[in-house]
Amino acid sequence: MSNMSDAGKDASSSASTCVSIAVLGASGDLAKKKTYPALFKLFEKQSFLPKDVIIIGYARSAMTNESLRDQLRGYLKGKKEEVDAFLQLCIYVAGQYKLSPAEEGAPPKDFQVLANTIAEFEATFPGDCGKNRLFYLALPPVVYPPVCEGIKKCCMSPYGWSRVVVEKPFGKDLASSEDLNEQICGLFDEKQLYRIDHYLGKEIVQNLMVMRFANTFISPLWNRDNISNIQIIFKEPFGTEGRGGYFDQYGIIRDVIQNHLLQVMALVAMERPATLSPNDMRDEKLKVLKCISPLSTENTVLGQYTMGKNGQPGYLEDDTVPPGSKCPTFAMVVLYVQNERWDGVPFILKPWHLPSAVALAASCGTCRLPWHLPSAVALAASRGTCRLPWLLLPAVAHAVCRGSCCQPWHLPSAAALAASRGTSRLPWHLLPAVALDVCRGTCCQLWLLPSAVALLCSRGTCHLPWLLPAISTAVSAWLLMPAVALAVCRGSCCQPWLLLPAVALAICRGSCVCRGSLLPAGTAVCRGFCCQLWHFKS
Ligand SMILES: NC(=O)C1=CN([C@@H]2O[C@H](COP(=O)(O)OP(=O)(O)OC[C@H]3O[C@@H](n4cnc5c(N)ncnc54)[C@H](OP(=O)(O)O)[C@@H]3O)[C@@H](O)[C@H]2O)C=CC1
Ligand SMILES: O=C1O[C@H](COP(=O)(O)O)[C@@H](O)[C@H](O)[C@H]1O
Repeated sequence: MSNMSDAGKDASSSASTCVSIAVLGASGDLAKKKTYPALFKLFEKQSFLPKDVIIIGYARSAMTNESLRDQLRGYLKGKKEEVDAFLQLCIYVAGQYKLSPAEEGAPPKDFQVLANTIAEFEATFPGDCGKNRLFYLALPPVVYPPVCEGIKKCCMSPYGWSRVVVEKPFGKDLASSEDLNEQICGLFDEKQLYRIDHYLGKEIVQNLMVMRFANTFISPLWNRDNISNIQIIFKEPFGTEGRGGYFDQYGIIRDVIQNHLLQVMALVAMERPATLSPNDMRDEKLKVLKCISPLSTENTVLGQYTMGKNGQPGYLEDDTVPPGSKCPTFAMVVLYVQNERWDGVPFILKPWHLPSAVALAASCGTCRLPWHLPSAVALAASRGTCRLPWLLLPAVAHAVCRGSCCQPWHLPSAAALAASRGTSRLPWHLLPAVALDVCRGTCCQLWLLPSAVALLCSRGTCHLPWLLPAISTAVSAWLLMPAVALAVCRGSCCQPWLLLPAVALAICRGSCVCRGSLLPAGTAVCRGFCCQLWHFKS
């Protein structure tokens, strides 16, 4: 077992557990771009990866320990000595995932080799030490059944836990997914199985929950009345690059829509879960998925990238892609969630691989939610003439935008009537003078801000990060939580309220004004369901 010599452990170690991590599919894209770099990060942070660990790459490709390490080196970002130390833990075993038809029924010998390699590593630890084994399937799902069988037959730990991580997509369709589930669940206990969707681990995705449910001004606006459509965009500025063996069997819809983008969509669309427990979260997501009407062909666009103008290979020029493949590398689907909150709002999911120079600048994952503006305001806003701090009802907005609003407000009739009778409980009880100033765009100091903010504002030192070009003064009228507001005013908080970083950034850059992202809180005010957002001078 010459492999072991350079991956062995310090014999004097007295740790009570050791862990063997097998990365199956170690020759592939996921392994080099994500799995090994993630393990390296854990190793770098010392305490996150057990000290007594071995990482065994397993795949069919003919590689040695050294060639695996050379392949991985470029993907591990860190100090050279740390990278080298980590790579010493990494060894490689070549083997098949399934037996050939002629070998059918025989013990899976390559998995026995893997098991022996693990056992040799474990043998260097005292007998009472926990000997744990983790199998990470960085492989196309088509080989999960034989691989899981090989693991079950040959590789389970006799002295510790064994866990199996499987990747998405989990099957190709409902039938194959159910079939796969049945096969794998027949081999392992549920608690030994980890079905992974790495998008759920992304900070920006995890922030969605906080952004939606912890921001009092966002929660009431998050619905069909205020959001015209939702776009979840995934762009990658590179092509398949040798991943045809996996990708061509699945295509872009199964690769990212069915899992990553639907997870994001579910988080955007779902109701607040009863608790943050995984089961409650899952139940809420499931309710959203059940409300999605079947996707129609009219609501689907598919495409495949071709050779770029500057000679970048098209999808069909990738050697690992079968000639003439019709596999989509681009898709746009429009889904509808048929429930009270989202009825009629298109959810546009658009993933693409685009290996061109233009795409290079555009690599991103984005979730856009353009807000509704009533037409007059929108028109004025697009002309840069609208100073309205909130979304007024069209008649009011129109008058204000035209500069012809000498009455404080043109209230829609019912409201006006109620107001004239002194019975109005509308939250926009503005004194005429205030309203007039608002119309003149001079209102910044009129608002009752929590004292610290108000003070800073009056000193002209308030740099709210969401300063929007045309409506900046009015925006400062928002009632910020004092601590947050203070941080914002000091310019020390670029994510003042738990917004998604990308949203916050866009706001800070003032790049999302035209869609009026912040305006709709005013809608809520006008509609009278969120009056406590505003404090007006009495
Ligand atoms: N790439 C990524 O960033 C991510 C990928 N994933 C998931 O990981 C899995 C693997 O993806 P990825 O690494 O990109 O794909 P690859 O095409 O790079 O496949 C990984 C390895 O699997 C083996 N393999 C490829 N195709 C087949 C096949 N048809 N039959 C048997 N073995 C095959 C190859 O190893 P060898 O020939 O040496 O045995 C290959 O190196 C997929 O399920 C994907 O959805 C998940 C998250 C991110
Ligand atoms: O699951 C996948 O995700 C990656 C993109 O992941 P990201 O974290 O870099 O956004 C994608 O390249 C790959 O095709 C897909 O299988």
